[in-house]
Amino acid sequence: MSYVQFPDERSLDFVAIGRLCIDLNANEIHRPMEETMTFTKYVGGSPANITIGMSRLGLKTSFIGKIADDQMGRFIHSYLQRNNIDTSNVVTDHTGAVTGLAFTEIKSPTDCSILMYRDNAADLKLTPEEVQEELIARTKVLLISGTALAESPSREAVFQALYYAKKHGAVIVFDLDYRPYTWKSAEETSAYYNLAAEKCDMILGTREEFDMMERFEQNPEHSDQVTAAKWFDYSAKIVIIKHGKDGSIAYTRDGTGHKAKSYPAKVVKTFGAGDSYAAGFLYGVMQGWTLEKSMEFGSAAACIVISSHSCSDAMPTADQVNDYITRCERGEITAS
Ligand SMILES: Nc1ncnc2c1ncn2[C@@H]1O[C@H](COP(=O)(O)OP(=O)(O)O)[C@@H](O)[C@H]1O
Ligand SMILES: O=C(O)C[C@@H](O)[C@H](O)C(=O)COP(=O)(O)O
Repeated sequence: MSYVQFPDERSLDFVAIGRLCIDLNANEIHRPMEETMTFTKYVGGSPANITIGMSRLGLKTSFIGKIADDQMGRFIHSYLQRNNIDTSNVVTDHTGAVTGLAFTEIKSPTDCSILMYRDNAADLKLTPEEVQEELIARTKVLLISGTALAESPSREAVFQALYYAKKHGAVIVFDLDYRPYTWKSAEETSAYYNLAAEKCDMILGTREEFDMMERFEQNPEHSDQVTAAKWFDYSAKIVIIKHGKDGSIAYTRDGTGHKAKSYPAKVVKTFGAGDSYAAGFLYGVMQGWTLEKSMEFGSAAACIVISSHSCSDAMPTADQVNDYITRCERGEITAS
């Protein structure tokens, strides 16, 4: 059964709008950041990672974003192009804004954190006028990510993109991607998240991210079902609540909760799970697979990324995901 109808006859499968950044992942793992001396540079930013994932899976992708006019910005631009991602709506900032940096600390496979440098970040300077309607008119899916709502003018750029996506019938996906340090107050955060979520066909987030939107008022029990039900009064057809290594649950409008198994992984670090899960899941749904099969594919993609050092570079191809699932089924992979 298909819960979401994708428009056909579009030249692009997937467009994301938002953050293009740099991840600097600790080389010396199992130690705190204070004692980490060297880092490896990768393209990062949650929506960028998801787009790279979709491209590796063989979909036609494009990105709407803003990069700094510096070496890091040029590195990001050329990485996207090498990964077959259309960059015609990746705009260069000329105000002196800089590339956002995410330093990662890998203390243990379960204790990881991210230190973000995001003052005057170029990605938040994207303006509504810079969003190309023609590009959104050509895509089956538009993905927005919550961090781009944190500041103007990027906030208005996202709402402009949402308007175009609605106008042209693209399926809209919201990855909540909540990064507290980007926001000024709980009230502001919740207000903009809720305003955007009303317009989206699929919403993906962790339990903690939905708690932030609900501000504990509407759902004191933190019930996934209550969380999902609210959005079916608006545009949502699928709401997914992610629970780390305990897997995820997808609710559909008929009130059914779809669960899928997650796979074991030899975890190097926890971050990147959500981005690879999103890419794998959306790929599956776009192939017309069941929600369960799509979720399993997303879970296996997540395992591959959390078993690797990077997020973007480690995004798997479909063959790699299928091979991982086969190896798990044969008992060749066990949890760390
Ligand atoms: N330690 C783990 N082992 C196996 N799978 C995991 C693990 N952590 C996450 N996953 C998979 O990745 C998905 C998304 O992870 P989660 O941590 O909930 O998202 P986020 O990275 O956005 O916080 C989970 O639903 C699960 O399928
Ligand atoms: O999103 C960022 O700016 C940083 C990412 O590139 C980073 O690696 C990460 O945190 C991935 O997020 P997750 O998939 O939600 O764990």
